Amino acid sequence: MLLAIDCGNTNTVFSIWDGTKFLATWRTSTEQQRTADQYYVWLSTLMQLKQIEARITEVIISSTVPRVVFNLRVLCNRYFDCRPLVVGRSDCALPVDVRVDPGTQVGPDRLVNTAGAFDRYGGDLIVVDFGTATTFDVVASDGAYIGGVISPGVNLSLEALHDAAAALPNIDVTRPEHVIGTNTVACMQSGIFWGYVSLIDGVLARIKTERAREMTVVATGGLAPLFQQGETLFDHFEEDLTMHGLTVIHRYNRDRENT
Ligand SMILES: Nc1ncnc2c1ncn2[C@@H]1O[C@H](COP(=O)(O)OP(=O)(O)O)[C@@H](O)[C@H]1O
Ligand SMILES: CC(C)(COP(=O)(O)O)[C@@H](O)C(=O)NCCC(=O)O
Ligand SMILES: [K+]
Repeated sequence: MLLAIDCGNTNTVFSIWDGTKFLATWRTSTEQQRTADQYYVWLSTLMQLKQIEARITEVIISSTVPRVVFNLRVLCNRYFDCRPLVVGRSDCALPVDVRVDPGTQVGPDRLVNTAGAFDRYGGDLIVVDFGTATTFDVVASDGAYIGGVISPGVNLSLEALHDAAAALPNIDVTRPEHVIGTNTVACMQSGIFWGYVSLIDGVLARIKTERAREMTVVATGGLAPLFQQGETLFDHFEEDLTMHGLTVIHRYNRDRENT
């Protein structure tokens, strides 16, 4: 059984893949101090609660936070008796090319999204991922990652407003009916929600113009459905895109080993 781990700057997601479907998915906050033993206690408790008796024999990790990889490796060695595949490391092959400036360390989550979206839709694509940052990944017709856009994440922008301005409260993002707010919270919600809709719309249009071709837009991340509401920003929403990409990369490496 495969354990796929997607570690973002805010949350870390664990999914168990039985070769055809995900048996379970769990989320925990990303913390650099968490030890292998802590991961294991947390994970094995959840597996017991869901009555999953699967024996984990393989692990694949994507992490935008390099420091957590050490303890995740210890988790694999100590409790699953395996060496994990770590996306972005030289011993983890990618089914897609990466065509960017030499020396660029592309976020592994973006490479995983590229592999997952290309597997489901083929090229040309734009993947929008609503994480700590909102990223746009541009995928060529042959599946190569050819660059993209990094914008501040929705919640990061809200936190920045609250932190920098004494009179602005801490609020959650929601979709306001009107653009013109008639109180402080409504003004902030409008700035974030409609500002973000315009950012997404504008960046997608500019990428398509720059590439001068039709492109399929795939969105992922917890906040994507909120922005899709009543709008037609994306062609598809894929909740499990990063996890799917991890299974694609894992299968690609296993098949290479066997040939
Ligand atoms: N369904 C959701 N509704 C509201 N906020 C969400 C949802 N899913 C994630 N978030 C928030 O979006 C931000 C990014 O989270 P996440 O996608 O887990 O980021 P990362 O992959 O960078 O760790 C966080 O502030 C998180 O709390
Ligand atoms: C852009 C990111 C911070 C997004 O991370 P996330 O929001 O998923 O936590 C991450 O992909 C990253 O650290 N990238 C490295 C730079 C690059 O992709 O070019
Ligand atoms: K992410």
